Amino acid sequence: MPMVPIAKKRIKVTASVLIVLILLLALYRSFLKDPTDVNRSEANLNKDHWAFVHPKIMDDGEKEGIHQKQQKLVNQIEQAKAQIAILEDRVRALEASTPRKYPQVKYLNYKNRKRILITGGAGFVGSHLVDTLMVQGHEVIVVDNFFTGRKRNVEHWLGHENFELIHHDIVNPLFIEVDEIYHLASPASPPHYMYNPVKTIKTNTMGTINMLGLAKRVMAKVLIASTSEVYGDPTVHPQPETYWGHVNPIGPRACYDEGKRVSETLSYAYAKQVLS
Ligand SMILES: O=C(O)[C@H]1O[C@H](OP(=O)(O)OP(=O)(O)OC[C@H]2O[C@@H](n3ccc(=O)[nH]c3=O)[C@H](O)[C@@H]2O)[C@H](O)[C@@H](O)[C@@H]1O
Repeated sequence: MPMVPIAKKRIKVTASVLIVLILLLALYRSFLKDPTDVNRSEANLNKDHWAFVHPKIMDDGEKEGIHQKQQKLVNQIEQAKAQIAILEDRVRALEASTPRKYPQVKYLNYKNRKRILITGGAGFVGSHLVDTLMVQGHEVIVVDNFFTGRKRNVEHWLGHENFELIHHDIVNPLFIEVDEIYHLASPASPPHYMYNPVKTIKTNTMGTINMLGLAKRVMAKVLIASTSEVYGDPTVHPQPETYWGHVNPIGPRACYDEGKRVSETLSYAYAKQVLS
């Protein structure tokens, strides 16, 4: 029967066309699907995140809930900050009460122990003098305006019963009781003393007068630090004490040179008047 294969063939073709049509229809429907369906299902998984990305869809209740959560977090942070501040205070108090390790100092009895003032004691020369006198067992008071000196130069003595650090500018008077004074406060290098020449002159004149006045009042021994720059541009090398120098009172370095010269002159004048 020749008709049978032809009918079978038609059925096969029709079935194939139908399958292709069904596939095409399925594909078409998947394209038409609402893309927010996916987001909605994600939103159900993580509602907060969804609300954050799409705030418009939040109702008032949800907004209120989020606001309350934020407020709670802010309160917790504030409480944590307050607790940290309390803990910091406790750490500071503990540090202050814990005995520190200091370099070994000699014990001096009342008769031999001196109260010594060092101006400029946070500087290079001054801080080494502080170490020497502390180790010898004296009471040391450092006065410094920290223009060039640094606290860290003497920090290893901070808190020691024989040591005191005073932030003070010696152009202003100072009233304390001491046995000896080492007056070193002065800018010492050209960029520092030329930075403010008038202040350099004040430190070496008014500052020295204040220290000599204090020494006179409490009958303290005093040492004044001078400099080889008092000889100016010397023509004699090395300079003996008898040499008077070759100086320029109006040159760029005069604020320091002349300041120190006045300092020396003042020392001699005080010594002559007070000790005679
Ligand atoms: O002969 C020198 O060359 C100098 O040696 C030292 O100076 P030095 O230790 O080398 O210099 P710094 O380390 O700068 O010390 C000077 C100290 O004086 C202090 N200072 C300076 C200026 C001032 O107005 N007040 C004051 O207390 C500074 O802060 C610093 O601690 C002496 O301290 C100076 O007086 C001296 O002129």
